[in-house]
Amino acid sequence: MTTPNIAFIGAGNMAFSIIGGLVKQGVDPKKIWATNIDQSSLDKLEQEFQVNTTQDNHQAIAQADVVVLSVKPQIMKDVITDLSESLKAKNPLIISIAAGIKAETLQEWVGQPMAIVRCMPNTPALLQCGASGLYKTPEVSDAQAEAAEQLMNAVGITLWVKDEDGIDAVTAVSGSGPAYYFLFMEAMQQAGEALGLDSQTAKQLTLQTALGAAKMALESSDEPSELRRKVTSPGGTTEQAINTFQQGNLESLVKEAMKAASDRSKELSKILAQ
Ligand SMILES: NC(=O)C1=CN([C@@H]2O[C@H](COP(=O)(O)OP(=O)(O)OC[C@H]3O[C@@H](n4cnc5c(N)ncnc54)[C@H](OP(=O)(O)O)[C@@H]3O)[C@@H](O)[C@H]2O)C=CC1
Ligand SMILES: O=C(O)[C@@H]1CCC=N1
Repeated sequence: MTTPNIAFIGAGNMAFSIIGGLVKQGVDPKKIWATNIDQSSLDKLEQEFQVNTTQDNHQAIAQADVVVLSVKPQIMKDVITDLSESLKAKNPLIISIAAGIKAETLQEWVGQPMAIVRCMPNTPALLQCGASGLYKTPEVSDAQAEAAEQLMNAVGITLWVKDEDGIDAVTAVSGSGPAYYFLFMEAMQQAGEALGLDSQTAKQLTLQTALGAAKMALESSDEPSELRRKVTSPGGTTEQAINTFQQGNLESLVKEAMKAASDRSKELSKILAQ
């Protein structure tokens, strides 16, 4: 792809994953600027990925065609208010990866309508295995939308949502999703140990099983429910485990958990808009 100059404002965990994914994908690191208030985070980024770094957000924006806002939602207002003049002067495409901040709110903080793409990525972007949901404001041109899509496609799959509310759902599914699978892996490893396996054996078997199951679900023409059926011999061992999960209402617990994530995204939108 023709890479625009990209500035990541607040290069922490998520930006690190996207930057790492982009560089591993062959994007010229000199096209990337990363900022942070913490110099040691910037040193790490520079060492690992040879990107440009600065503690000065204004300096990074002055170079940028695309500005990725990647600070925590709770400090976004202060950061944008401080950057308002630089953003208006440069008028870049803004990609906000913050959970729960509406595009309209971001525009209010900048002080004028801007081309904004809201993106909800996830940390597997580091391995080019990310999954991102995108939403664009009417100010975003076709070329800018394509640039945002290409950028995130370099680190995984991207899907557009038509309504901004869709981003709350994406946050609950794929933004927060890696943590659900990690929790399940932790639980399986602990259960394997409780059944007598040593820690390393329980871990390796758990992780390889997660990888194998994900690859099968992605590559097979069968639905996950059918793949599950094929593992579950009538009267066998899997059936006992699945029955136990269902008696514990796993499905409704998952629904409840993901609704809580989506509700929190909506709640943040209201709290942070003030
Ligand atoms: N982590 C994830 O899996 C995902 C996160 N997101 C979103 O990504 C955003 C970032 O999350 P995450 O990476 O986890 O958070 P982090 O706290 O790891 O990253 C934010 C970074 O910004 C730095 N920072 C704080 N103030 C400023 C400032 N004024 N200028 C420049 N940098 C600053 C922070 O430094 P310090 O720590 O010293 O304050 C921190 O290193 C959030 O809005 C979140 O909603 C979206 C999808 C997934
Ligand atoms: O937990 C959070 O708020 C962020 C957004 C999605 C993943 N991490």
